[in-house]
Amino acid sequence: IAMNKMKDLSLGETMIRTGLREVDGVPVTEPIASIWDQVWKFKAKPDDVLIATYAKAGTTWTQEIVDMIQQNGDTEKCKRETTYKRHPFLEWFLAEPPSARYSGVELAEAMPSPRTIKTHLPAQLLPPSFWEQNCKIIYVARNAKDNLVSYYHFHRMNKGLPDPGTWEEFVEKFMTGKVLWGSWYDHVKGWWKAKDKHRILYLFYEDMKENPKREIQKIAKFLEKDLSDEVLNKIVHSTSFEVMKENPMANYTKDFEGIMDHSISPFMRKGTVADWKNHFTVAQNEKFDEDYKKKMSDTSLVFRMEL
Ligand SMILES: Nc1ncnc2c1ncn2[C@@H]1O[C@H](COP(=O)(O)O)[C@@H](OP(=O)(O)O)[C@H]1O
Ligand SMILES: O=[N+]([O-])c1ccc(OS(=O)(=O)O)cc1
Repeated sequence: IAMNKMKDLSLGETMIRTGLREVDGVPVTEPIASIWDQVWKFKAKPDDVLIATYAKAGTTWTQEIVDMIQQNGDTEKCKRETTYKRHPFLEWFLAEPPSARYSGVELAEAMPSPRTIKTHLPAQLLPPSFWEQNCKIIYVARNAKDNLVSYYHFHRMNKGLPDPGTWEEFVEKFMTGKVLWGSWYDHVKGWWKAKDKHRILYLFYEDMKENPKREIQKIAKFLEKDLSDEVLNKIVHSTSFEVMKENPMANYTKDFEGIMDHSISPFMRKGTVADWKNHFTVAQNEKFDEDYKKKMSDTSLVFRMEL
């Protein structure tokens, strides 16, 4: 596979970008496709908590909130490790470099319970053991346009992902679902449906921005944690965009060195709602809206594109 052709581990520029391969019609990276059997057979435990999102919907933010709740607002405990190491990323696998050699499955298996696990898999590709064990699942969704903008910049700075091409090309790929983890539309709708049958707390990035305290309380209640107002306020503060951007244990500057280039676009980029207005042309926006209406006509899901 392409990733194995990387020559010099210290020089990011020499890293060859991965291509995509489909698993049951959903594009994933070549390394992920190569270990798919392992992912599918993953054995979840009843006390696992799963944070599921389409990539760039607010995963890292939610991970920090969940960890802060679990640690009763102890910021020092939350700095015990980076986001990536605190919460195994279920399906993730990079064949190289050695710093990221372990697959998410291996990291999860090595971790003592209770575990909090992260995934970007669409509901139909979630390993069946999560449903069988009735694990608590927190799903976070973000409006399509902001999610797309964030994903585009993330592809530019992250050499572990395919080359995004131009902005125009990436918009087209996003609309047709020809991107890593597949169609955003199918992802948010699939998890929305799954919520009727399973223990899923379905949240929205826009609600979290509008009133973080309210949404953090929802998560705490779902996790059956009673928090004092003082602890809650502390969590609101330490999980704000401004504080997380400066937190090396939460801003991805300590992992994926040589893979992520924050000088191209920082992981903690803007953290706002409606940045899409700075990216879409009027024509692009019209085309996107028309297509969006069709793709979202068969769901009761409603997103806010601005606050
Ligand atoms: N505490 C926080 N508050 C608001 N947005 C946050 C945040 N932490 C991260 N983000 C934003 O969430 C997106 C990353 O999502 P993920 O963690 O799923 O990869 C980025 O969006 P932008 O690129 O729009 O800035 C990032 O800036
Ligand atoms: O390629 N990575 O290193 C990588 C990919 C996705 C990712 O998850 S996300 O939530 O930031 O999209 C984190 C790291």
